[in-house]
Parts: sequence; C-alpha cells; structure tokens
Amino acid sequence: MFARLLIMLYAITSYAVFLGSFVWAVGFVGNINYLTSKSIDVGGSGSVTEAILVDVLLLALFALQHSVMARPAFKRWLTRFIPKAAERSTYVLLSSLILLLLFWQWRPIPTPIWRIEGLGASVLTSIHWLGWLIVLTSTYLIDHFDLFGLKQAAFALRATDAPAQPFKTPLLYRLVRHPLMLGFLLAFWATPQMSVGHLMFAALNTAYILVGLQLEERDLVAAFGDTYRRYRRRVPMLLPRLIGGRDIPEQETEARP
Ligand SMILES: C[S@@+](CC[C@H](N)C(=O)[O-])C[C@H]1O[C@@H](n2cnc3c(N)ncnc32)[C@H](O)[C@@H]1O
Repeated sequence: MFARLLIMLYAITSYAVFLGSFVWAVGFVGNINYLTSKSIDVGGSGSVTEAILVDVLLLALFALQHSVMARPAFKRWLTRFIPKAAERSTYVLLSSLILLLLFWQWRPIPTPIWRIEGLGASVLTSIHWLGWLIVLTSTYLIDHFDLFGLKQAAFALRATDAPAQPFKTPLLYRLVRHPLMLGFLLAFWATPQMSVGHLMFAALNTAYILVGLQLEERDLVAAFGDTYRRYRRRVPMLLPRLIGGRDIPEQETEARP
C-alpha cells in the first residue's frame, strides 16, 4: 500500500510540474511577461550564433526525449525498472522538466519578421488563443488524466492496471486526426508580431510535429490495425476539409488489443 501511495504522490507531483510548464508555455509563446519574466522574445543577451545554437539544441533535446519515450518498445524497457503505473508520470515529468529548461535557457532573437496591427492583429491573437483552447480540449477528448499519468496511479491504488486507451474519434477527432497538434501549430504560428527567434521555434516545432506524427501513426496502426487505416483514409491529418468530406460514423470506439 505504501508503494502505491508513493506512486500516487509521484503522479500528483509530475502533474503539478506539468501544470507549471503549461502555464509557462502559454506565457512564453505569447510573450505574456506578467505571467513569466522570460519569454520567446524577451530576456536574453549574447550573439545570434550563440542563440541559434542553444535554441536548436534545446528543441532537439525535447524532440529526442519526447519521441524516444513515447515509443511502446521504450515503455516496455522502462517498466522493467519502474512500476507500470509510474511510467506515464515519468514521461510527463521529464517532458515538463525539459520544457522548463527550454523556457529558462531560451535565447531570444527579437529581430522582427512581421508586425501586424489593427483588425489583423486581433484576428491572429484570437486564432492563437483558439489554438491553446483546442490543445486543452483535445487532452480531455482523448483522456486528460490518462495522458498525464493520474489515471494509472489511481488504478494502482486499487491494485489494478488502468485499461489500455481505446481508439476514439470524438468531436474534433472527426475533423482531423491530430487536433491537439493542430492546436499547437495555431498557437505557435498565429501571432501579430513574428520575430526571427519565434519563427525558428515555430518552424522547428512544426517539423518535429510532422515527423512525430508519422511515428505516432505507425504505433496507432500497430495497435488498432484496419480501424486506424480506415480512419486515416477518411479523416485528414491536420487540416480539416472545408466542404464535403466522406461519411464518418457517429463514434468509433475500439479497445487496444
Ligand atoms: C498527446 S496525445 C496526441 C493525440 C493526437 N496526436 C493529437 O494530436 O490529437 C498522444 C496519445 O494519443 C493517442 N491517440 C492518438 N489518436 C488517438 C485516437 N484517435 N484514439 C485514441 N488514442 C489516440 C496516441 O496513441 C498517444 O498515446
């Protein structure tokens, strides 16, 4: 029982660190400096070469950790050393810590690329916030507490394993296969003031998301087979069809084998 309580404490701590990193992410990308003192365009000094080098390394570190730890083979290896119920929290904790490092050590390159004012600025800011809303909503559509490791710890308290995540296509998942990533792309790109550093952040993250989604879909096909292949044929990856589209059944749900 003590070990199970420790797992719960670990999961709650990881979730708290995630919440901190999420608030900083919103402040960082949106340059909201009353929320966070350092942000994508504020709080740095040094040469542009140093900034590019440090920023690319930070983004690469995040991409590497995130991609490697998300793979089923890595999870199987890791759970030889830690309880299965603590695996997701470990992923969440490490991802959040690396994000905090990135936001803390980021070297801004504030040279402007575009600066839009008036109505255009309001539209872009609205799209930016819509992006964050889509990110948050999508975590709940998939299963927020499973994604962030609390569900696994709660099941462990009752000495059982959390059920595997079933395949689902609720709401936004009927428009695109990856609404959560679409939300990030909107939050990263929709800004009235784009700097060189921000552009680099958005472009490298976009490249990472596109590669990461190939890996995620490979795992989803391995887990759900033809159900996912059919879904992939019917529903676009990131850009919703504006008109028409093929018939999508009300709700597809299938347990992971
Ligand atoms: C951080 S979520 C991102 C989900 C999706 N890529 C998106 O952008 O909305 C990643 C987890 O969601 C799971 N996942 C992705 N699509 C899913 C679906 N349609 N049904 C159930 N799980 C899904 C993946 O297996 C992975 O564990």
